[in-house]
Amino acid sequence: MTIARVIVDVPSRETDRPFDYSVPDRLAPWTEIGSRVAVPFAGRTLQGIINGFAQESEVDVSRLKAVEDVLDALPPLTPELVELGGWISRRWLCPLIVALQVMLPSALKGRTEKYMALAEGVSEPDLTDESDAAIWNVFRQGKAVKWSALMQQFPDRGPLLKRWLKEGRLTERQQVEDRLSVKTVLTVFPPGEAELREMLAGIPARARKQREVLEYLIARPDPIAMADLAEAAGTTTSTVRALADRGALDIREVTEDRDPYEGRNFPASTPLQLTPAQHAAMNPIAGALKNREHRVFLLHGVTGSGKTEIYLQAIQQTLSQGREAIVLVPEIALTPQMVERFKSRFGERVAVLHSRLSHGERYDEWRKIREGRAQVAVGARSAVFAPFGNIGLIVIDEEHETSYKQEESPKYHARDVAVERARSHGAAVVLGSATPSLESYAAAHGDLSHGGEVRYISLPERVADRPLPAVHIVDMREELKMGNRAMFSRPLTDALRDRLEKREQTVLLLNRRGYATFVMCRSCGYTCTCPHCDISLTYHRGSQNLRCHYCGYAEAEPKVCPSCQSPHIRFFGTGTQKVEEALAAAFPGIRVIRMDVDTTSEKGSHEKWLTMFRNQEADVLLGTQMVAKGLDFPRVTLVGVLAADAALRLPDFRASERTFQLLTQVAGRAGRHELPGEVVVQTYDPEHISVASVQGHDYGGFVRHELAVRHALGYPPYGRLISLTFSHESVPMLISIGETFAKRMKERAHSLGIPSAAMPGDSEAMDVLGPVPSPIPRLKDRSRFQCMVKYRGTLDASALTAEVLRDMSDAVKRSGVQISVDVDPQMML
Ligand SMILES: Nc1ncnc2c1ncn2[C@@H]1O[C@H](COP(=O)(O)OP(=O)(O)OP(=O)(O)O)[C@@H](O)[C@H]1O
Ligand SMILES: [Zn+2]
Ligand SMILES: [Zn+2]
Repeated sequence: MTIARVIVDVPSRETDRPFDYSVPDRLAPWTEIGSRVAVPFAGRTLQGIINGFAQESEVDVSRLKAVEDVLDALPPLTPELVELGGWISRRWLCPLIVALQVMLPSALKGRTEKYMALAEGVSEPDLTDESDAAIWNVFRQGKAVKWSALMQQFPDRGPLLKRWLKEGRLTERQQVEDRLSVKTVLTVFPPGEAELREMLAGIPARARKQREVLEYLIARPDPIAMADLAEAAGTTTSTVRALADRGALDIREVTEDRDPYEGRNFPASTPLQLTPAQHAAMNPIAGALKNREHRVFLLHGVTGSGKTEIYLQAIQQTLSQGREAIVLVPEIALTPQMVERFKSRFGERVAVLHSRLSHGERYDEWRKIREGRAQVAVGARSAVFAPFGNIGLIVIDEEHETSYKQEESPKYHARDVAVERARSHGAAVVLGSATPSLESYAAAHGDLSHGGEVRYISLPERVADRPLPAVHIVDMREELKMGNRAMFSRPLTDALRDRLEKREQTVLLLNRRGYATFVMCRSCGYTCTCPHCDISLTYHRGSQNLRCHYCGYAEAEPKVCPSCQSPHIRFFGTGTQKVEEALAAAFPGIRVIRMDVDTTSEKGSHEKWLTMFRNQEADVLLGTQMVAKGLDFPRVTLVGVLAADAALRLPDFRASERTFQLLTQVAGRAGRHELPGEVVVQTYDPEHISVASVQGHDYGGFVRHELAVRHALGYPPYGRLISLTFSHESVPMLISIGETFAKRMKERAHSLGIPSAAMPGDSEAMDVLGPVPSPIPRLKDRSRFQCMVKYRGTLDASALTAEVLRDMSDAVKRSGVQISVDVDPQMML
């Protein structure tokens, strides 16, 4: 007997192991490692993934339950991906099912549907009222009825149905169903011409419409969608059906891909002649591909240095070897412009995966990959799981981007996953960036605490000798001293006016969405905060209320200060809307496109704004982070940054790095083509290394300074972190669990002989900080404390953490404390 080991869809620590099921003979041909199955579990039918097979089970074979169904003809996961799931669950401490689920397109995250039907041979019950009779009638038709549909139709009849179930009048059955199925089209398959003519002869002249359909098919004997055929023959689908009923035509359901780019054509592009610098950069990558070696490259190229062309040519080479390629780009940079560059080079072979597609569209793109119809996957973070079987190359563009780390479980980093997958495929990885993360930079310079060998490739200049833009730093304190209280400094105002006259374009970046959009009392300093989360409430102009971005709490804008009754309470600081108004006031007639979370929530709006800007229907593109990345517009010659230092004060050791990266990226949007560019950066902190280094495009200077700081403090890339957040309504409960954790971790380290603080010569050290209140001390009425495991060396602190948590699991369960673990956290908030 074949026994399948199944990981069931219950994301908890207790069920985080395979369960054994027998495989009935009828299903045996369809079950493989990676198959999705429906299995009975704790009285329900659940979805699960086959993780392996066995000949024997620890469970008594007679008590073994059977797999109920196999949900896909082709397993959605390959054995390699199932194994990768195991690696992810160990690396980032999550249940295996969570790691496997993240690899499935959302359309396949099946849910259990309950069906009810009349039991056999039942008699009619006493039907006291009308709606009882109505429900009984539904069942009397003999078919199984979906529970959710029933509840919609008869919302208050739940108890009645339950009684009928108990009385044995109804039976219940569960089934796992996908959120949606593939799109199918009824298609007519005509027989050969001779048969069609024969049929035509047999149809009486008065059935004129049927004759017309046949005549149409004789002229064009290809399969055609039924609706299209009816329309072309000037009739309705019932005529076509009538012919099918006579046995003349074959009508079948054919799956059809929803093409998210339908109606768009991408002009074909051919490889550019590489510049000597690009050529030198390409060489080692081409060598690794040719030899099918697993190698990781860091391609450090300034903005506009032609990194994308290198990706394209490396992909070309990969495809010509019959292998596949994955390209990851940050979600925010996954603009139509970026997609177009890949589509126009590789056409139909490209599948695009990003969150702005509908579930169905994403599923269709995913199927192209799984069924071998696409060889290049371009997408955001989760595209790293593209179900290819023979990967030759994985490119990660803007590798420093924080969006490659998923903030909910599984809290994986796509960069690490890419390297792990590439290792098992013998594939090359290219990490590209103008501002590499300190982790990758250090790894490429042999200065690493984790990760393998990384080869450093540099492209220090822009293509075609185009200069990097000149950067002016403007000290806003000086502006104030000179009597300028406006949002725009004089140099920025002058530069803007100049561009308007020359009909050139400007990109304006407002650092951070909702920067200081809090409400503050100018008399006493009171700020409005969320009563559940201890977070400043954000002012929303549209609805004129204050909202909490964490829990959704909302309240009306106060007219007087709740604390001192002063009327001088008002919303403070600058949001994109305010900048837009200030622009309109300062430059009458100026055409501004504002891009922020509010203006881009609608599907396709992103594309719409960027196309308008490209077509020069606006003078200024104003926005948050999303205007900083990946855009390549020839007429942009000015970039302005308002409030460069806005994020420098966040309690996060990466704040400097993030700021430097953002400023450098946005500066790189200027002067990318014939026209030279200029950048104006407004700041209250011009000496800060993150701001000052942008002026000379001095990545090297910034990195040396920042690495020294990290080294001194033992932060990544020299040390590593695991952060644990404990949450509960009661603070003493939290502290007690947090302290137990810290104490046990320290005991473990001690017994393993690992020192708590690394002396200069020590190769290993581990310390546990906290518990202390989290940067967000309260969220949704739960208090939060955190512990930070800080360590260096090769010790497996994740495994140690997992062990300690396992030992504590009973106590944790009893206390009701929730623990969330983040290995290698990117966000310290
Ligand atoms: N070999 C080449 N010959 C001519 N033009 C090139 C060549 N390589 C790239 N370009 C052009 O140079 C410009 C910048 O290139 P690209 O966008 O690839 O740079 P990048 O390094 O990816 O930039 P960023 O990191 O800022 O997005 C593009 O307009 C591109 O078409
Ligand atoms: Zn006040
Ligand atoms: Zn809140």
